[in-house]
Amino acid sequence: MSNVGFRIYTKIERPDRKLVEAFKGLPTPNIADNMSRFFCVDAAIKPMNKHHLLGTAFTVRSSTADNLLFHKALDMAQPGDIIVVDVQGDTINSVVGEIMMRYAMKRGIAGFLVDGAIRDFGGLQELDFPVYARAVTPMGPYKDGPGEINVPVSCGGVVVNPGDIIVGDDDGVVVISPKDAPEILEKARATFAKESAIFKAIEEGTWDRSWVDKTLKEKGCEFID
Ligand SMILES: O=C([O-])CC(=O)C(=O)O
Ligand SMILES: [Mg+2]
Repeated sequence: MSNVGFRIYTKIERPDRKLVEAFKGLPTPNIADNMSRFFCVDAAIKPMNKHHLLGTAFTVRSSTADNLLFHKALDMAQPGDIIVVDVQGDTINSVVGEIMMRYAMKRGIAGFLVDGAIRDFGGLQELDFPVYARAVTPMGPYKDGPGEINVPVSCGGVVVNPGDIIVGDDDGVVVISPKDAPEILEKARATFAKESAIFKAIEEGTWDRSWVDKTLKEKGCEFID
């Protein structure tokens, strides 16, 4: 017998901390461009304060309007984990607020990524703790379940597995599978360096723009006077 929809998996595999930390400061677009432009969560999920997100996913699937399992996750997640909460995008009730944020901070949890709503937005602005979510509402949650912990969840249209690397900044959130992470890291660093060189070339007036007309010609674009 298994209580489908009301289960907690206690063990997850986390990638090496050094690999996770290596993504620090790399812009999410530079990462996403090296994952064929997939694995970006829905643009409606936004940073709720100025802090960037970096850590490993500790996942929660929750019934809408309920945070019993999210509360349980607060006590189970390890320092460096990001609690990723799937409430199916529901924004009628918030599932987290300042009390939970402060407790998570105290436990060394690295942030929250919520496919749903939060509350206590003003209090969050004072906290050094990243929270990304879809909406803000004062309407609070119930605490009855059901829900599941450490199962694959859906967050802003992206499947997030426990242990995935989560990177969030002003542009949004990308989800990286640990097995692909070393290669993506290397490529994202190269993209960052290439874009820095473009910025420099723009300043110096030497940026080669010939590719635009070349591409238009290849595609058969017609110019009409
Ligand atoms: O009531 C709740 O569980 C959510 C909340 O507002 C808080 O954590 O401050
Ligand atoms: Mg509150």
